Amino acid sequence: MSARSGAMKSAVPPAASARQIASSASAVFPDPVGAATTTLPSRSVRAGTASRCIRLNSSKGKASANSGTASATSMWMDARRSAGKAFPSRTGGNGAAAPTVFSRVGILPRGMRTVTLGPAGTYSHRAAGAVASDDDIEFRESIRDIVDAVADGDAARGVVPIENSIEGSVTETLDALAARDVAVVREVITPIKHGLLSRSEEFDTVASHPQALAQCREYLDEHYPDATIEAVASTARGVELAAEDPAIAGIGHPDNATDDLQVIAADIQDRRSNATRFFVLAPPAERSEAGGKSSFVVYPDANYPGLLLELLEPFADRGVNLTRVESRPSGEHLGDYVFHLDVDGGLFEDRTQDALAEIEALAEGGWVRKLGSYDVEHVV
Ligand SMILES: O=C(O)C(=O)C[C@]1(C(=O)O)C=C[C@@H](O)C=C1
Repeated sequence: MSARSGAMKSAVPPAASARQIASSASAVFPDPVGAATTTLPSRSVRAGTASRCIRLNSSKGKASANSGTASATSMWMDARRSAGKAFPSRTGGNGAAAPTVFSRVGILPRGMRTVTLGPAGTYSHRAAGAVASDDDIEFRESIRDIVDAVADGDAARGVVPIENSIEGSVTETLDALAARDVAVVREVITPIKHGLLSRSEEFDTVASHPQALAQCREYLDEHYPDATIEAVASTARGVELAAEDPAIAGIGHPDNATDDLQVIAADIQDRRSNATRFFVLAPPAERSEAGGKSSFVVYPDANYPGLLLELLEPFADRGVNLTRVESRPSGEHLGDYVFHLDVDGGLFEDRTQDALAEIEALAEGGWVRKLGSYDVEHVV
């Protein structure tokens, strides 16, 4: 069985043009979590991606104490202030003289539905614990279902894996972000430490998500070369199968262990520093220009020597660091690609906007989707 179902079959144009997105982006405000208010300092703060660290309470996946800054948000406020622009607020006032903002990070107010990959106990579930109370988290069986739920307004937030330090991009997420119009409002990075869970040491099958199986490939080849490898929709689904059948072992977070389902081996990922980035998705109206990083999906609908170079140069020319470049087949025909770009720069910055304008001109026969600007949190 393949857990990577629902892959995009064609280059789907975005629901709104890049220009429409640009105008709506300037009218919205960062993630309205309302969990805490922060009075911004009047001084400028250092450039760079805002980063904070949250500790989760074991298997419940709840976020607890946190620290850190909102430097990129503050920079956005400073940029608006110096450009003479108002500060949009949820209360409807222009707020120009009162730079008090709702924190972009933290737990959403109760009752706002967050969807992520289930069943309970996945790494996505743990990452979603940094975003929502456990009671407000609902599970979907595929990444495409999560992106659809957010795009269709059925959920306030979606939490999806985007990239792993060992296995690379989560292609189902890339394809869903090219197919549906959603905003990225936060990035959550969490360490991935896999356990091998089984009711018995005599299992003959290892079941898990393809990403998890790939992250433990060397371990499995060395210790269980004869085991049947079964790809399932999530790590927690593999653990469920292991709980039902002693002939199966699951690879997943060790917090899924019970009295009957033991951790036979811990830390079995092929690199100690295994980590996965998750995107927190919101409806397109919540797309923000505030944040230290930005993501774009570009479909140039063109193919000539040097095209990719031309798409990257506008960022290099302005000193905007590219943190990820990924090409995915458009599905239209062989050799036709959709490009996914992450940059260390916020859309509130002129250099990012200017580079983007050049890219939009290069892709005028296709489309450019601005996923938005966001800050990074490390959850352990
Ligand atoms: O199956 C899970 O537990 C997931 O949350 C999915 C997923 C992924 O797709 O990368 C998330 C983190 C780990 O890298 C392994 C699997």
